[in-house]
Amino acid sequence: MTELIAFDQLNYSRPNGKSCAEQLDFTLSAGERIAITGSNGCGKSTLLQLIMGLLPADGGDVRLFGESCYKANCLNEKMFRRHRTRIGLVFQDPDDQLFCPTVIDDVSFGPLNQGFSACKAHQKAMATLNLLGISELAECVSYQLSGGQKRLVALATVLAMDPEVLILDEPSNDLDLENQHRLVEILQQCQLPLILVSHDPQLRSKLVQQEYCLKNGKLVQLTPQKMKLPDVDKSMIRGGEYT
Ligand SMILES: Nc1ncnc2c1ncn2[C@@H]1O[C@H](COP(=O)(O)OP(=O)(O)OP(=O)(O)O)[C@@H](O)[C@H]1O
Repeated sequence: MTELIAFDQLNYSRPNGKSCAEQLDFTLSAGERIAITGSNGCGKSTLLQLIMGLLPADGGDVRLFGESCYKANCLNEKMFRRHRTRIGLVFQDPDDQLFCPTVIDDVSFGPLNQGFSACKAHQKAMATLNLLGISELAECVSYQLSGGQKRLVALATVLAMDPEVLILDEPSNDLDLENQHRLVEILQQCQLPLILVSHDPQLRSKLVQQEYCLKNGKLVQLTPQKMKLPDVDKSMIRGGEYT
């Protein structure tokens, strides 16, 4: 199977001494949807930042789409930059993702950066806001949104770029039931390879085939075999219980 994201003997410790990766090997291949769990502060978000080259590893390698992103133990920014736009990372804190004056500016930013015209970028942004059921927020000031609204807009900024892989850090935090349903439905339908960091077992069971626990810098596989994903449920948005 085609390798999308891989850690090869990765090492990383935070300045406070917390080891988040210790000789860590891991591969996400095409078609795979996995979850990472683990106790607060064990380093899950840190691993996601290492995937994107937002933090320099202490040792080892990160490979994206089969290409090594470290050269002689140094982070190769050029290589990360080549592949970053192919991976959609939604941060745990939406305030890390939203930096433009309005929602439409934030969601158009990625497509504009990818080289789309202003008109096409606006179209893609509006289509994504529609998909998420939040088109009415388009002209709102991003920093004045509620926590749940910010989280949906942060997801929109990533989906608008048509990523090849999704990495989501606690995507259901702050969402009401209707929006949790919508999130699940959209993520089931898009069928992109996925790394999901979530403390919510129900969300994980609906979206991933395999679960890992990060402990002492190692990813321990919790599910011996790939789990069958539930069939895509198109009836669950708008009302109803999140079961
Ligand atoms: N910007 C930072 N600078 C220094 N240390 C940090 C920073 N962000 C996180 N840490 C430290 O890194 C360690 C791992 O944090 P991280 O956010 O990756 O954990 P997590 O597993 O995602 O936790 P949670 O489940 O609470 O979201 C913690 O000890 C944390 O204090």
